[in-house]
Amino acid sequence: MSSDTALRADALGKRFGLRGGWALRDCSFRLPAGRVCAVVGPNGAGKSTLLALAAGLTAPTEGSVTVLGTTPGAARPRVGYTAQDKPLYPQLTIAETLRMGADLNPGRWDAAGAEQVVAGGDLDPRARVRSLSGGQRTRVALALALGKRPDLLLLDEPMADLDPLARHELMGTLMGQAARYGTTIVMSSHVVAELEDSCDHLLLVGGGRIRLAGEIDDLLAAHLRVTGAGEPARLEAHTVIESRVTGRQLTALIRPAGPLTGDWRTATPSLEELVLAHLRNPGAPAPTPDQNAETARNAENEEHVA
Ligand SMILES: Nc1ncnc2c1ncn2[C@@H]1O[C@H](COP(=O)(O)OP(=O)(O)OP(=O)(O)O)[C@@H](O)[C@H]1O
Repeated sequence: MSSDTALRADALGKRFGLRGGWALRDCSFRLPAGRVCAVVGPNGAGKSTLLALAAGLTAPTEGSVTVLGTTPGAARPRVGYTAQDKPLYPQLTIAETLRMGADLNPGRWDAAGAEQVVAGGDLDPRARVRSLSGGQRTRVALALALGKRPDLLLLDEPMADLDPLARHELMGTLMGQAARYGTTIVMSSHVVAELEDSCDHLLLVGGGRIRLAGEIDDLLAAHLRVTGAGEPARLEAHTVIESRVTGRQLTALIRPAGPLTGDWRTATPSLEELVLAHLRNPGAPAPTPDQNAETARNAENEEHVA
């Protein structure tokens, strides 16, 4: 794998226990280095499983995952991981927790960066972790992960229990880290609208499968929201992800396979519209990466012609 790939899955699958169902199955994707990638999907879709596989905390049942060009175990010193439940040692103080981060990451530890994350929450470094609120613990966990100055940061719902101001501030810190050091960030979240401005890559997981994967701009350019009094049959030449008729008005999210015929108003969907439409319609076929790139190229050419 070339070094410009941060994360790659090949027919990756995970089953918990011999008789358990598949938490993740037949997942293949490539995440280029330097991207900020959103992992979205419903509860139980397999997002945490995917992140745990990438972090090397659990082994694949089938297929493989390659992290920074090597195995998850070998990549671990260059990977920061924050689990969904943000495990920390409750008896340690914040200062002791950060010192532990420094001891575990000799030569890499960014003490000033980690302390800045803690200071942003007005936390007393002498406070014990067990005395902190859920959101305050998240802040300390993020300080640990960021202080490692990783090449790849895997964050499982990092913003879930943060207040809106803390979310805004810490998202800014994450984006700053990505811009300054080229860190690849992979973060799962349920708040899709919040990801649109920060993320440039999407992995949509549903029912243990990858439903959509690619650059967000390409995925959005490959889809259209169409509205009009047209007949649903006129959209048959295209891939219809979702359609709804209200009175005489038809609204649909489609992946066009060529020019539209008929009188339609069209718009590029938002990321949230795209994700919701795919989640509501799990049978909708996923585009191939080639299709995404092709549609984005066509859109670019049209812009140039215009
Ligand atoms: N340790 C485990 N043992 C058995 N089953 C598990 C285990 N971890 C996850 N699963 C199962 O694997 C599936 C995927 O779970 P996972 O936690 O990856 O989903 P998720 O997308 O992160 O969900 P959420 O949004 O609720 O956090 C679920 O059906 C879950 O019950």
